[in-house]
Amino acid sequence: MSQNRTGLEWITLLVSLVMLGVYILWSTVDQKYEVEQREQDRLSVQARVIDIHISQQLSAIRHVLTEVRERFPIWQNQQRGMSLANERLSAFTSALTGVRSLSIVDATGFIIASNLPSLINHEVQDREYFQLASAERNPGILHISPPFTAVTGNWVILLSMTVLSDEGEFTGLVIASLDQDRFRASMNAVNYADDMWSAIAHGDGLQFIMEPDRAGQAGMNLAQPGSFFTRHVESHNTENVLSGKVYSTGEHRTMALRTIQPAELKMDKPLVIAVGRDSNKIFQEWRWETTLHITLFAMLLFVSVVSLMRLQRIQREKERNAAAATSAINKKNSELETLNESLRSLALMDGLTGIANRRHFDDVIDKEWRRCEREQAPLALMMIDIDHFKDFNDHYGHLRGDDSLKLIANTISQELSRGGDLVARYGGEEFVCLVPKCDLDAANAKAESIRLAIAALDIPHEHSSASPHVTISIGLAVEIPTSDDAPASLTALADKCLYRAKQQGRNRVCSALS
Ligand SMILES: Nc1nc2c(ncn2[C@@H]2O[C@H](COP(=O)(O)OP(=O)(O)OP(=O)(O)O)[C@@H](O)[C@H]2O)c(=O)[nH]1
Repeated sequence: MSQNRTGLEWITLLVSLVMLGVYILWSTVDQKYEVEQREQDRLSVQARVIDIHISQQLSAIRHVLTEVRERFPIWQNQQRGMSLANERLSAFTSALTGVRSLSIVDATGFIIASNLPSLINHEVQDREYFQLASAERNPGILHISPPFTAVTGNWVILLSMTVLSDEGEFTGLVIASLDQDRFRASMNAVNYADDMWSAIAHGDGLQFIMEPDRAGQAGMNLAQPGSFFTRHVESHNTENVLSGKVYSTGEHRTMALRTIQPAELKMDKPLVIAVGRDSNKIFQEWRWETTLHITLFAMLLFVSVVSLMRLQRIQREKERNAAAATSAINKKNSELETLNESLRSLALMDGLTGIANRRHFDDVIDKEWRRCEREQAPLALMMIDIDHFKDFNDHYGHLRGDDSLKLIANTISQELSRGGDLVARYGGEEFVCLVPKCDLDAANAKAESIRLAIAALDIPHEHSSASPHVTISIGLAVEIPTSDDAPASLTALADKCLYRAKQQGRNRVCSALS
């Protein structure tokens, strides 16, 4: 497998995984933002619901306090006026949700009428709300007191309005205490999750209620540096959604805070409501999904890397096997080629002497004929015959005859070792030599040299009439080939010359030029 392809596969996998990773990261961040946004919207809505509910209650209370204030002088001038007042106050209290007590305080600070008989004649002169109202003497203001423990033992916020005489003298207060339990019910209704709580604080920072209730929360001063309350108040926004650590509980929460102070109620202090959830719980599901996505991605990463490594290993193995098979085939082909080559040369070789055979000679003479014809060069042909070889065989035996044939063939070959020369066994004890580009004189010299070389072998031949050792006769023909002629004419001429050499006593060269 090529390095390029392996690299490309890894790059493709890597790019795909990076793209998938980026997508998962992006969608995870996007989901977190969505969860956060959705939760903030829900908390905001819940805070608004509480705001509407409390504002309606405060409006109703203000309306009743105004009504009581207007009737106060009438009741004062009536016989049994205060009894009538008590009855009316009881009736109003029953009609109002969220009010525990309705009372009238005279200019000296004594409660002179109330829906709760236990409060009548109770002195409130020392209370901050009384002192404030008697000092300010502003009948339009709805005073909202910080929460405190009332004489009834209840933790209350007091709403009060100043009563002035026609002459503008301070004649008392009409007061209403808020019923914590009634508020709790409406706050509880907006809590939609187990980890959720909502709270109401006075505008100065004292906590009035937390729902669900927790020990130590009521009365805690929230106006601390960096607290949700302080951040909200300092922002001067009616509504905020904030995240962070809650001062009063130490929890990490997301909170919607809202200031309740409708302009038409002319409240001297606002109420601040807070609705919040545990931040960890908000993102619990998102965290689970993120963990799942990361786990799945890690598994995918592992599986794809391992799979690609395995795939590439299998591919490499396949390619190695294919290469080995190809190499084996190539080796076999080469062996076959060598075999064919040796078969081809065997087919063109004489089995006994190892030189070219008649068939090879026939092929070569045709080619050399045409070549010399093209080049107009002389082509020399020698026909060589061992003298009285029959007698040699008869006397020395056929095996010695074979040995002599081999030795003579080898000697002739050594004499004609030029590139284009060819020595072939023509048949029996006859040899032919083809010598291209060789004129008659040179060819004669060559033939004579061959004859002498054979004689020099000094192979004994007692029964030869020509010599006491083995000799040869050579018929030499030389011709510049033409298209009118054929190789056979050269062969025939050489044969004639050989015949002549034999006739003339053997052991000689006879030649002719065509
Ligand atoms: N040992 C051996 N002898 C061979 C072979 N081929 C041919 N001969 C012999 O060569 C001899 C040729 O004899 P002839 O054609 O009568 O000619 P010669 O005896 O050489 O007489 P001249 O050619 O007239 O000198 C025969 O006896 C063949 O048997 C061979 O392969 N081995």
